Amino acid sequence: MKPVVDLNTARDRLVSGQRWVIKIGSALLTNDGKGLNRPGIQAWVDQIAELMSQGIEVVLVSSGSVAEGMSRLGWTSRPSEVHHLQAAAAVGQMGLVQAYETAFQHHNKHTAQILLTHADLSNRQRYLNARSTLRTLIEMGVVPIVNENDTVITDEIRFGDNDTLGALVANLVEADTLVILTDQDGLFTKDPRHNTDAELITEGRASDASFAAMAGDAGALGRGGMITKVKAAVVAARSGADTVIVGGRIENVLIRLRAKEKIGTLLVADTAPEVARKQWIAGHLQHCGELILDDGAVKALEKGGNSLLPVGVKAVKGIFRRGEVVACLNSKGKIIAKGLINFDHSEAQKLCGKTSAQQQELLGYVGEEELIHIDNLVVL
Ligand SMILES: Nc1ncnc2c1ncn2[C@@H]1O[C@H](COP(=O)(O)OP(=O)(O)O)[C@@H](O)[C@H]1O
Ligand SMILES: N[C@@H](CCC(=O)OP(=O)(O)O)C(=O)O
Repeated sequence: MKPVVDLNTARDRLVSGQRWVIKIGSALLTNDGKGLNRPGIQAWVDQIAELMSQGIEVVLVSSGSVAEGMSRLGWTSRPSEVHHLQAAAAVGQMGLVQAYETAFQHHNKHTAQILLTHADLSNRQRYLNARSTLRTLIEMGVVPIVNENDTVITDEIRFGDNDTLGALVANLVEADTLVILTDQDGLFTKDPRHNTDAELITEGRASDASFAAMAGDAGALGRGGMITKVKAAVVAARSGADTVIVGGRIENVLIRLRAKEKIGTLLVADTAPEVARKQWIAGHLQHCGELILDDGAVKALEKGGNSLLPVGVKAVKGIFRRGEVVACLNSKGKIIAKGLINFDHSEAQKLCGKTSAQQQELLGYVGEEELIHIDNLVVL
């Protein structure tokens, strides 16, 4: 198959992308275990504010809670017991969000704390809830600051490193770009901490398996090392996001990336974002329910660019939960589209044929206006 992206022009995509997830790792955020790197935080926040003024929407994924907690509690070495790590994370998360809130206040921007676990992203309903909260915050110009919810996780289900979490958030919000800021200038052919002849990779494809062999473990402060960053690029590419692994200490790093300067390692996604999402939805061959549409709704979907509103649905069949895949049928019984539904079957039945204005009265609350949002809809 012919790659969709020419590596020579791949950096152009950093200029056109409108939504970035930026992950800042422990290796950068922590001052050798002496608490948070506040001047560093202010410098990245200044750049993020500049990007936002250029119209880029930003979601931040930030590590640093354990290190800040240790510093606040006066602990000099990282504990190994999970409950101590969880306690440190709970204390430190306060400082972490305070640091971002203060830094963003200089730009009159609000921040929001989002703590996620593996279960939140693997369960479709919680996935959709997290997604709609993040989207709403983005629309409001608030900067979400995401970290793992360390308090409630056990070893088996923890992300552990925030690279994986960053990639899943990039999938969740359908970002164009995942930027991973770390303490090295990018991905090198070998770990530069131990090999003076290591060379920086400037561009590659996320799908190129040879990169995993070059990537090694973490330094003293980080958790995942380079291997989790290379794997994160593969996960981000599933929804079409490119990944840049780059040194957070490079002056004006984010602004220079946006200006296509050849810094860091760009790992491009080989699948276009829309195609990736549609593959994902279309891949759910088993649908849990069916919506019979009226002719107007069929036309609106076939024309493209439209979400499915309850008013265009004549009947709802099957048992399904919010976030599951349902099929949309025309009056002859032919499946014309599939999508992830925003309501469960009993709610969908109540809403069927009704206008959005009637939601409060029918359900007792106001949810999404659409039964299936255009982003979650594939017309077949
Ligand atoms: N091939 C490689 N290229 C660059 N860095 C590498 C490589 N292999 C291992 N590393 C190590 O990965 C570390 C960054 O990962 P990590 O410590 O987890 O940081 P972070 O907290 O930013 O996620 C670097 O300090 C580096 O020593
Ligand atoms: N969630 C934890 C740690 C995650 C972590 O250190 O990850 P990473 O920055 O990818 O090495 C914290 O905030 O301290």
